[in-house]
Amino acid sequence: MPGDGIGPEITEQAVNVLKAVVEGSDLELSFTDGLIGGAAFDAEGQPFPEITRQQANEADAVLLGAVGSPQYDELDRPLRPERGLLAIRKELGLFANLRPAMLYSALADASSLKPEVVSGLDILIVRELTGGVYFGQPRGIREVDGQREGFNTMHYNEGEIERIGRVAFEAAQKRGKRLCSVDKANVLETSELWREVMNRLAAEYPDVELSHMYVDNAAMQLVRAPKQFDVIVTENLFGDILSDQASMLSGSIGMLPSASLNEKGQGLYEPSHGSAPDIAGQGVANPMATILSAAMLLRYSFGRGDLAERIENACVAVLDQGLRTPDIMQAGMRQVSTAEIGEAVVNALGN
Ligand SMILES: NC(=O)C1=CN([C@@H]2O[C@H](COP(=O)(O)OP(=O)(O)OC[C@H]3O[C@@H](n4cnc5c(N)ncnc54)[C@H](O)[C@@H]3O)[C@@H](O)[C@H]2O)C=CC1
Ligand SMILES: CC(C)CC(=O)C(=O)O
Ligand SMILES: [Mg+2]
Repeated sequence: MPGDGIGPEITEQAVNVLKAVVEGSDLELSFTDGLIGGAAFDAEGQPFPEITRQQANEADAVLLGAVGSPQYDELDRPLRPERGLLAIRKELGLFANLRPAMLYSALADASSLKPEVVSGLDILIVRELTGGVYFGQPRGIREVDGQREGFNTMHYNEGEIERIGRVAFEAAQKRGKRLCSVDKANVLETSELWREVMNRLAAEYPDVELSHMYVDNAAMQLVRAPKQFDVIVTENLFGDILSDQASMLSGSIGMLPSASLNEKGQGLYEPSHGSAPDIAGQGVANPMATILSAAMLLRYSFGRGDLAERIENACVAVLDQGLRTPDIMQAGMRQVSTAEIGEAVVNALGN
């Protein structure tokens, strides 16, 4: 589902990489194109049409570009591209959003932080994706005391917190065994409950060291000393913001992939960034985040960590060759297009 803006350019490269890596392997993938976001609104009058809903439910995995474009900003909210993205996440129950942020050594100087602060960085943000203020009812704009008032609702029940907590504890068990739960428990009741549930779960994962941090401090610590973190677990809105922030530790938002998983093993894979209308159609978008999301697709939806690693190694090789899109351009490197990065990754797969 390419979506809008740079979506078609970057998914084209990721699909080429996927096709190349499965060629000659014992995995067969069949691909179907789907409409979502503004592209779906133009064709079907809805950002998440029924046909897309069916395709999503039938697929083992969805690879998505991005949605949104200023031309849709005047539409009624339920028709806007972003609602299509929220709708597919809700439809598939994709509550667990994994956003790994790591700094590849070739990009040590591309990060906006000093190399010693970020070198070797490898953190995982586990973001709750189907609850919180993005979905809470009631919501809207109403008339109160003679003026318009916008309102949104944030709620989380214990079950929602527990299931994302388990994903995060299990991820931490497989990594550095440190989990930081980020909330705003000094102000919000949703966060108070969040912290209580995380503390309760901790007893079941004695090998994981659980800590808590308020989100404002976490935003500061992420740029002060990001390597203090191993796994971060947080709610939808905080995770959205903190993961964009963490992407800059990796050199560019164009480097940050994501996997969104449900309880049945289905997944949706997309870069963490948006549709970048400011650079759409110019062939300059970095496709690495989408290509790395395709690697996550093979790992999580098809159990093929071996093929995922081949893609990840090919991305490292391309960076080591000095090929760069403008967002990660450094002195002495060669600036190339979106398509050239995709082709270089295919060539580096070593089929
Ligand atoms: N998952 C999704 O589909 C998301 C959609 N959006 C939508 O995208 C549209 C634009 O939103 P923005 O706030 O501008 O966020 P954005 O992530 O699209 O862009 C922010 C900045 O990062 C740059 N950028 C993003 N991806 C890049 C890439 N692969 N290579 C190089 N540079 C890249 C853009 O050029 C821009 O300067 C809006 O309609 C928004 O609602 C925003 C975030 C996520
Ligand atoms: C429509 C937004 C919630 C998308 C976004 O910013 C994200 O998921 O990172
Ligand atoms: Mg976001």
